[in-house]
Amino acid sequence: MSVLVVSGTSTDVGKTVVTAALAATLRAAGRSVAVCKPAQTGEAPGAPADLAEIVRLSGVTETVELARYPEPLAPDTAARRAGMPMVTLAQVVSAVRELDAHHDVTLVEGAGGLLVRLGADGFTVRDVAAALDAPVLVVAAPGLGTLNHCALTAEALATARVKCTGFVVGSWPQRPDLAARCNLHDLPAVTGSAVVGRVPEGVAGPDAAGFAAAAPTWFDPEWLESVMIRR
Ligand SMILES: Nc1ncnc2c1ncn2[C@@H]1O[C@H](COP(=O)(O)OP(=O)(O)OP(=O)(O)O)[C@@H](O)[C@H]1O
Ligand SMILES: C[C@H](N)[C@H](N)CCCCCC(=O)O
Ligand SMILES: [Mg+2]
Repeated sequence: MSVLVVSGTSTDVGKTVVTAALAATLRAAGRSVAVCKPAQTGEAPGAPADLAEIVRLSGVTETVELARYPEPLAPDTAARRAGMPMVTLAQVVSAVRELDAHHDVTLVEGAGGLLVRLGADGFTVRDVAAALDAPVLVVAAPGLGTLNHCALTAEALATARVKCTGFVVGSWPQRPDLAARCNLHDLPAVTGSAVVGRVPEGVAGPDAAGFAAAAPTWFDPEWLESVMIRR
């Protein structure tokens, strides 16, 4: 029974793809996995969104989405503009605890970066991690600019005394440029946490079976072990 919050340095960095890769990896290791997306924006009711992509790529069967707002905005902004109720921190904590009670690992994917407001009273995915005493995995872009984004995210986690379990590059280029190659070396010093995975670019296509089969090779095995044995 363990909860891992998957956040990122921003939107579109590959949180959903990394969550799917991790779910596939844990399932291949015989663990039961659930995934919660507290608030989904930018999709119409019933349309396939992040959880559907995770199901497609990983084969996970247990997923929970607590709120959905059609405009592609931060959840609290989208809720306000749509005149729809905002999800609350208590609802998220309760839903994740329920999943955690019945699964080996529960993954929680935020929306956008760490401090994006998910709902009522401006709570963020950092608050979710703090309330659940869960570590945060940070998904990051590979190239120029990511050192600063990762350092800011690490600092925001440390300020709230939330554990950063590591960084994963969401889409690692086939031909990494100079900045991407240097970033791999510099990220641990800049953030105080290790780079614990790299998902190669282009892998989230139609071949879901190929994705799931290759996923375990994208993460550091020792780090994976720590995820599987926590609690
Ligand atoms: N390693 C990868 N291989 C193939 N496609 C990728 C990879 N990483 C990201 N993408 C693509 O980039 C886009 C953004 O990725 P993703 O949806 O995972 O971002 P996100 O961080 O989850 O964004 P959001 O904040 O909206 O949840 C998607 O179209 C996704 O398929
Ligand atoms: C719609 C998009 N794909 C995300 N789910 C929402 C990202 C909100 C980002 C807000 C911000 O940081 O400015
Ligand atoms: Mg996503």
